Amino acid sequence: MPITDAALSHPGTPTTADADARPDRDTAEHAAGLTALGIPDPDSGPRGARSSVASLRRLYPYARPALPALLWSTVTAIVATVCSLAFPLAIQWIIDGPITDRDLSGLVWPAVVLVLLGAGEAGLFWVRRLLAARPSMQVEARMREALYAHLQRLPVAFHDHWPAGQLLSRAVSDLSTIRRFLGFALVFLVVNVATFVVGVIILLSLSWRLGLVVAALAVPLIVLCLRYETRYQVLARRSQDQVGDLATTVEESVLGIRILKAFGRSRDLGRSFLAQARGLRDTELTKARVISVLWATIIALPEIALGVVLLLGIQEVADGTLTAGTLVAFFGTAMSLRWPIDSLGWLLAVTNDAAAAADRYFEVMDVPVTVTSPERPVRPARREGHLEFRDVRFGFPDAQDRPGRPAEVLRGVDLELHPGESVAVVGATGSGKTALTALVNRLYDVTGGAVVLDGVDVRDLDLADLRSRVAVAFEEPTLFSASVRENVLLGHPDADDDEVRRALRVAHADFVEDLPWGLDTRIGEQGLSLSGGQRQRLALARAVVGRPSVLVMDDPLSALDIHTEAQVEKALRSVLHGTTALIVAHRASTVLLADRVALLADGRVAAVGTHSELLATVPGYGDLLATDARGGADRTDARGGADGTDGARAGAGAGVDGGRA
Ligand SMILES: Nc1ncnc2c1ncn2[C@@H]1O[C@H](COP(=O)(O)OP(=O)(O)OP(=O)(O)O)[C@@H](O)[C@H]1O
Repeated sequence: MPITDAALSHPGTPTTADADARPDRDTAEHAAGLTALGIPDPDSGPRGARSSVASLRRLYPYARPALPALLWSTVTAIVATVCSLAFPLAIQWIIDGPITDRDLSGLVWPAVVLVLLGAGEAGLFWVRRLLAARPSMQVEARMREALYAHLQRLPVAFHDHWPAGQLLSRAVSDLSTIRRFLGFALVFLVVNVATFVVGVIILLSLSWRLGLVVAALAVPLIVLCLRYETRYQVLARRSQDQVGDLATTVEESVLGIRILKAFGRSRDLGRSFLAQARGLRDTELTKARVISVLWATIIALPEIALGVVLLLGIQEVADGTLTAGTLVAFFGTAMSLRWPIDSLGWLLAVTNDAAAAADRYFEVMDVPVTVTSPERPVRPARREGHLEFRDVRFGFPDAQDRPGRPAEVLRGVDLELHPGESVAVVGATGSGKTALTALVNRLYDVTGGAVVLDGVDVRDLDLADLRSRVAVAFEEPTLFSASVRENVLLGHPDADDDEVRRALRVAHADFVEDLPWGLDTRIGEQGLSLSGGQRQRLALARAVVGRPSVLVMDDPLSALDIHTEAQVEKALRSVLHGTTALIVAHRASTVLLADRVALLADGRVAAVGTHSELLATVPGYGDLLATDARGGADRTDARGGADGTDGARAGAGAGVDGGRA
């Protein structure tokens, strides 16, 4: 069925209603860059209309191992239902036999049969649940694992555009919906249709004329269900997207709780949360209204049919063309068909919910993993950390063709880092320094030119090998809610405690010794139980623990106080000796860690040289650097030489500028 509301599948819209107001032109331009990478544009709505059956068919590869158990579960449920359908026939046997003949001894066998049928039905339902529960849970777990693994492999560009809440709701609530469908709705859809068919055959055999009245019910039921599916599927999709939006808001407000409190904005966010929650409630209420109309009609139809059958049946008994026992059996059987028919509305709702959930799941799973290892990775002849940027061009996927924004952040960067050399990258805010660092270990791939490590294009290297050789420390240190040791070991899982301690020493993270359980101390989510400087130092330890041949640091010391920064720098110098390092720097003190400086401007390397050379030859270079009260002089001394005047100039530059440009 076509999904008509284009905004419904938008995973990133704050509210579904907002999506409707989005200008088309902007949406199309935004989509262009993303689709180039195969990333579905979060603003573009569903990709092609799909019927529920087509959506659910895509679950087959995951559900296949569970199908035998689900099939047995269905067979068990059908046998249980046949037991229940046999009840009225046993009663017919009693009425038309022992009761009509006034033969009480003849009641024994029918009574035994009735007890056996009841016990059999109950036992079989128990077996059915056992058979269905485990495999459907396994399907859910398998799909969740696949989603998680896929999310890990997807390029960073994908994560730039998909809000965490949308991914969370897919991984949790959508997969539970699919499990409920497989373990219950699917089984009962089959069982109920089978029950209806078997029941109608029994009814026709009891009285073909009365049976036809009940069989005719199928026509309005099918028409009703088809009409209802179209509307309900749109609502199901909208509600699931709204759950995702809501999860995003909760996630952001929890992570940003300090900012919200500090600016007194909790109430504002609370209001927007309430608006989203109301939107979800309204959708759920509309869903409930649609279901209630369907359900009421579905319940009314059999009642009307039973009324007609009763009138005709009494007439036939009066005429002597039907026995009383047969009429009772007919009614008993027809009544047994009520639940299979009545439950149809609810089962269809679960089915449509599952179809929408499957669509949402595959929207993510269909995104191609564009940053991958080559089929035949090249093994570099030498592994010394010789890094080159050769005419490197790069544009963020969503920035392509956007009015007012250059498509490319980097427009032909040429830079060479000799083994063991450290180069600081300096440039104005937004000049692409972070983008440049992200290309080395392929967080993004270049859009032109090449990044070459030890003579091999990084795209031709084994990805895991590349990432084990290139370590990164970002300005924003992300730590996980795990122990200090586990956080540091992320940089090199095989490192032993001595190596972890060495890395902590280099990063001057000796505060770890004072934590209650040392290396085993668990740090809070995102390392929030630590200060900013402490988190940066742990992130730095994580970067240096594996003694990488290339170290990429994006302003990794920005949160440190002057004193600690000086100590970390001193320790870092010993690490940088022999390690190729690319260091994004905003401060003169960080620049002085490096052997050379590359000035990034207009998407290119505008100048390369020592700090002193650039200060002397490039106007405005000093203004790009902030410095501290010590000026650069102390550091230049530490580097032992010609930089003495440079530090003073860097300090002067910052003095004019008031800090970072
Ligand atoms: N994920 C992204 N998607 C689209 N555009 C981005 C993304 N990240 C950064 N940009 C844009 O790309 C440009 C370069 O960003 P980048 O972060 O590389 O600059 P930078 O030189 O490191 O800046 P700063 O010194 O402020 O850290 C900026 O205009 C920025 O707005």
